Amino acid sequence: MAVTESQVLDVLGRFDLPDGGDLVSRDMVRALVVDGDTVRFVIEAASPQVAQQMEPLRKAAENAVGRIEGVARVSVALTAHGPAAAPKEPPSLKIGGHPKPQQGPMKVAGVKSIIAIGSGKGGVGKSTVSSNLAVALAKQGRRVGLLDADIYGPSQPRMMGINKRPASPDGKTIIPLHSHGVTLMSIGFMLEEDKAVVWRGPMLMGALQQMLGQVQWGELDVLIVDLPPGTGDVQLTLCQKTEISGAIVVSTPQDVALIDARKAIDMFGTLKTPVLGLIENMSTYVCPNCGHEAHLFGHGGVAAEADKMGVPLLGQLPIDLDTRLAGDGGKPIAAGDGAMAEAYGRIAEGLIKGGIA
Ligand SMILES: Nc1ncnc2c1ncn2[C@@H]1O[C@H](COP(=O)(O)OP(=O)(O)OP(=O)(O)O)[C@@H](O)[C@H]1O
Repeated sequence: MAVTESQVLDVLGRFDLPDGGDLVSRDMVRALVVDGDTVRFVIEAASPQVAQQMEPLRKAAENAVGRIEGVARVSVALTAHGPAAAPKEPPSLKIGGHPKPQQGPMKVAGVKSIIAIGSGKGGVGKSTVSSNLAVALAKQGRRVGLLDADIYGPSQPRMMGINKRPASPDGKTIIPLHSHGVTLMSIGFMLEEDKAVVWRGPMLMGALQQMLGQVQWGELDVLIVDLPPGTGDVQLTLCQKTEISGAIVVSTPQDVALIDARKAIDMFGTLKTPVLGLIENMSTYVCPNCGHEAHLFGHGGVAAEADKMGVPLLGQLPIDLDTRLAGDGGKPIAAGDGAMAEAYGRIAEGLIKGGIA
């Protein structure tokens, strides 16, 4: 039987906190994603000091969720808001040290345009859209970079079919990797596997700025940044500290996803980051046998939302088994031919024509 989010929340709701309530009732469980037999979520503490004390609880929660029938892998990260006692280097971010966070918005040398891809909710296909859009833009002759800044679950190494540590010949600069015509860097390349990471605001800022500033991106027409889901520190840091062209928000047509997508759009608005548009993912399901079209997650929700918020709807992508298999196999569907590759091609073309990529 498939594992569900509510099963996970049931288990987490049993973790009482010393100062009252439990992990769920105190709204500390964030970015929960159940992907087959894999569960990922974030426990968000009120401060870095509290986060440090919560490590035993994080471990216990990870073990308890791992005992749910059907769960094979669990990854739980701890994050904290608020000022840290002392900015430290991220635990395993070793290449090239820790640059001082900058004051004004930073330009990335050689990069003409930066597009952030966000979502309100996890699991809506933001990383899939990021990799495919990057590949589709590269196929149309653009010089494209892809930065995987999803600290909670960096998936671009898997989706782009590459998983080796980037070289750093002088200990300062980082040489990015290349796959399917795209220049690639992932925060996943810089973390030690199976190690819990307590991310604090200043660490995130350092890690992001390191990946933007120390990676030898070369001359790029566009750099796609795959953000973590939600509206947290990474989004804030990127939008406030870097000159970015705008953000694209990915959502499924479900009401719950749309509510969160609206929050993401509001956040970009508050940060004065232009929202370039919405992409509806998993919009319909077309039966491969009989051709019947079903709207599993509702119909027309994202188009209506885009209309209401006054932002363009950049594309609608159906549920497609081959898209998932291609992503899991490290060769994004946009790298081949066929209807899905064409759909991504049309979105890429729109961005190029709009002068954004
Ligand atoms: N259009 C689609 N059709 C079928 N499967 C899809 C589609 N888009 C994404 N998926 C699959 O859904 C799962 C979640 O997608 P993905 O990891 O891209 O989402 P995400 O929003 O980036 O999630 P996270 O927040 O965990 O990073 C993956 O297994 C992916 O292959």
